[in-house]
Amino acid sequence: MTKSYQIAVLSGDGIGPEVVKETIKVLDAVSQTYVFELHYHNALIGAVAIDQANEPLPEHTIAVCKRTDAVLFGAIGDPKYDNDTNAAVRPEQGLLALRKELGLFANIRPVKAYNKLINQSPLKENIIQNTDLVIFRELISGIYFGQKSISADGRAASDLCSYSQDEIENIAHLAFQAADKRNKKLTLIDKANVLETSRLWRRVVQSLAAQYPTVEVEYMFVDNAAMQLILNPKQFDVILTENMFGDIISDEASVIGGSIGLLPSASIGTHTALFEPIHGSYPQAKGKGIANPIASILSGAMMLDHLGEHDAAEAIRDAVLHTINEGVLTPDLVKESTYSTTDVGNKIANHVRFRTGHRYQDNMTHSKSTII
Ligand SMILES: NC(=O)c1ccc[n+]([C@@H]2O[C@H](COP(=O)([O-])OP(=O)(O)OC[C@H]3O[C@@H](n4cnc5c(N)ncnc54)[C@H](O)[C@@H]3O)[C@@H](O)[C@H]2O)c1
Ligand SMILES: CC(C)[C@H](C(=O)O)[C@@H](O)C(=O)O
Ligand SMILES: [Mg+2]
Repeated sequence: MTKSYQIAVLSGDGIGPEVVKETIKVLDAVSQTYVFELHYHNALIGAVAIDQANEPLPEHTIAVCKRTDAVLFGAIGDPKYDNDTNAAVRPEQGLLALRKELGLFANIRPVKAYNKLINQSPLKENIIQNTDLVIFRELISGIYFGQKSISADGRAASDLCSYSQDEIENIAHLAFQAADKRNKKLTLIDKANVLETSRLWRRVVQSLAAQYPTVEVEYMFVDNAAMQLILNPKQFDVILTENMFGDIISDEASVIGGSIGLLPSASIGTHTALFEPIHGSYPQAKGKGIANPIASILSGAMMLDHLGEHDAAEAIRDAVLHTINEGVLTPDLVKESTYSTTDVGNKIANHVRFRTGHRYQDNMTHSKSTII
């Protein structure tokens, strides 16, 4: 019997629907080649959900996500909320509530430098060449989810940052396991010289390290890490960090690859998993056909890995590499490019469809593909 998977599709706002459309095109192409079925179930989230259902995360959306095998997510966010600091309800609340509701505690963000794009990065070639790292970002705790308050006169505000040992252990185990399978180095990024929560992270990681004797553990303060990431990114293999530091350093790390439009992510939970590009809704690009769909398409590949369709996932990554090497790229990577979001999606889908069974060989020396 043909295997079939139910996929919740939450396209969201801005360029979300445009990049998700190309991802589904590529997923459909690969599912035909590798003979499995994907059934898509659309649901609302973000600003479109506020517009159509008066809330950023309708109950129906949660229900769809809980009864499907995986969630494909585009992006949320709209300038009309970004610039209204008094908005009672915001699109981002939808994404945060969904992550919490689905228990998506580990957000995995692989970063690598493609040889063909080495000159698209503002960083020097010898610094970034062969960079291959992965960020494990804690996703459902820390300052994002702590108690918030604002004083009656509106002149003071606070966001509580708190972590429990269990929350840290859950993601730390995943990060240690990934490091063990990769280059056997784990860097905990924290601010243990100042923050009590960071000192808890360090204690927990120190206590787990004995269970992973093959993994070298390094500790780095986040301010130094922000600098080291662009001074010498090759020193990193697996980065483990808390929610907000992970958010910030992953956007910074995207500069290594040449565009944030290349970086996928997987959010892993106890019952389900969600796959989304690390970028946002890029509202300035909405409807213009200039958004890079590769981050979303590679998130689709991570989704197939999660579903156990590893050959199909690898076929997508090969097709992306092929497309990059041919220079079929959106303007974020090639300034004068006339290739649109759809052109890039079509090219990747065609490569997948006509793939002969031979892995495409890049002329670069990096040792691993994007997955953990
Ligand atoms: N996971 C998410 O849904 C998510 C993530 C980040 C930001 N947001 C939201 O998105 C909105 C815009 O936020 P922002 O401008 O800070 O971040 P953004 O990631 O949307 O865009 C920042 C810049 O990155 C580039 N960029 C982003 N995606 C790209 C793509 N696919 N192709 C080419 N270039 C791309 C553009 O130069 C853009 O100006 C806000 O409302 C924010 O809250 C949502
Ligand atoms: C939109 C926002 C809530 C989100 C985050 O901070 O987690 C985004 O920046 C991301 O990286 O997914
Ligand atoms: Mg972010």
